[in-house]
Amino acid sequence: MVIKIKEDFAKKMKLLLKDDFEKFMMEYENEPYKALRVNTLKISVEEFLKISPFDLSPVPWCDTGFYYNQDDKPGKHYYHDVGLYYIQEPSAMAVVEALNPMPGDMVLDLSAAPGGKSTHIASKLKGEGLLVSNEINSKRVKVLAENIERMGIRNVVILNESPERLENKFARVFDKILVDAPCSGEGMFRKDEIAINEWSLENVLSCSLRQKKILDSAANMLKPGGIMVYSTCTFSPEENEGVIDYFLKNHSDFELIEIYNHEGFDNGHPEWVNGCSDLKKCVRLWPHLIKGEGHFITKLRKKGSFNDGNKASKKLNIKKIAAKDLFYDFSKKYLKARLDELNLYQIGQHVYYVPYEMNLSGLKVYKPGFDLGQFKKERFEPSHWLAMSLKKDDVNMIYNLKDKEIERYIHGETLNADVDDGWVLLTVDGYSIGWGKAVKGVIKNFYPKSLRNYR
Ligand SMILES: C[S@@+](CC[C@H](N)C(=O)[O-])C[C@H]1O[C@@H](n2cnc3c(N)ncnc32)[C@H](O)[C@@H]1O
Repeated sequence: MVIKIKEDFAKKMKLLLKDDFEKFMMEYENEPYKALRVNTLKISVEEFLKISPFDLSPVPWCDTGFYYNQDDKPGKHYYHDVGLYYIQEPSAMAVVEALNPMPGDMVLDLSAAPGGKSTHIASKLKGEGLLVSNEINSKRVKVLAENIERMGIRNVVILNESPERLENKFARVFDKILVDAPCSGEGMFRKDEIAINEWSLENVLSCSLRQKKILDSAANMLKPGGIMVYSTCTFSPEENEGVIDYFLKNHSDFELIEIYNHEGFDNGHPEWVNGCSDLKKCVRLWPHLIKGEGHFITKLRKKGSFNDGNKASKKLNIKKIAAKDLFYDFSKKYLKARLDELNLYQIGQHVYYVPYEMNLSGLKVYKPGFDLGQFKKERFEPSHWLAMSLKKDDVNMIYNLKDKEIERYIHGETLNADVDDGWVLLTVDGYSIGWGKAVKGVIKNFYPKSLRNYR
């Protein structure tokens, strides 16, 4: 692997790293480490390790994270399609470990696409509480939604907004906020050639201005006593300690708190920005010190105590579902899981589940909740998202695809099988991959066209 580093960047790193600079530069000759994170919403780590076709070794700072070999291609395996894991850069896994969301928390992921950290947050929420997953970029929000769907996450709202507009709507609403900020990406040079080409000193400074603005907005949305994590995948002090130093000077109601320091993690460097000594509580991950790319993580606490009066009300005024009998008919006939007891409402032809009432009016909403399906021609058609969130014991009819049938299904072909007429959940080794609808032994394919692939 040959990586051409820009001269200005190398000069800057030499000044910062001094004796460690050579070791840092030598790392560019090695391949980046590759890892996956088990989706514990679908399978326990123990079960996954029993069926994993890959040779895995643990990522020390994340108990659901595992390195795989360079030759393995887990992105092409069916277990990826069924959402048993998310392929994620190992250092990135340390971010949500630092945030430590707990079941029941209201969590905002402010810059979420493609969804590595949102899906990690959701697995820690275990279906309880709410994840508001926001992405400003309208193309990237689609990819985010696909990943949330594949991982079968139910307690989520997906927004396509700017931090400033969210700030006006959600003052002091969230228990935990993640700001995984857009940055100059210096820590990803081994993985992302575009980051190398786009790098410049000017861009570093413009990123740092944007990061300060984003953090200012995020601060207002956190409850007193709440936790906010700020992270980047870049090395420049201007985007890291410099941003946090600015933030603390302008938000005296926040304090830095320690992050568990795994072997090989470095602390923050206040001396690089002439900042307060507390900045040592930040954490830096360097590719020459750990098995992962470059990252910076800060954990902040808003002083004061929780005021649950601000918590969004769990009781929903369930909007009347005009065609609700159709959904309930579907549910009674095909589902063992009692989804009809959830907080359901209808927008247009779609039926959604939303665990907490939130006022989303005036916002660009990509998905107002978990989309269960839609009414089409006087019938309820279940969504792929619903299929991905169901376990085999949640439904009355499953058909486990065998060998070539898996490939045929994800290519969009119809299948022949001896099953009763009606909706059938198709599975791979017992894990749902999508819907089929059987009529007289022929299963019509409902795998989304956008996901069909021909590997
Ligand atoms: C580092 S990436 C997020 C990665 C994501 N958290 C994950 O783990 O998959 C930063 C994101 O910030 C978004 N972004 C760009 N400008 C932004 C802004 N002004 N405010 C908020 N987010 C922004 C980018 O579109 C990008 O998706």
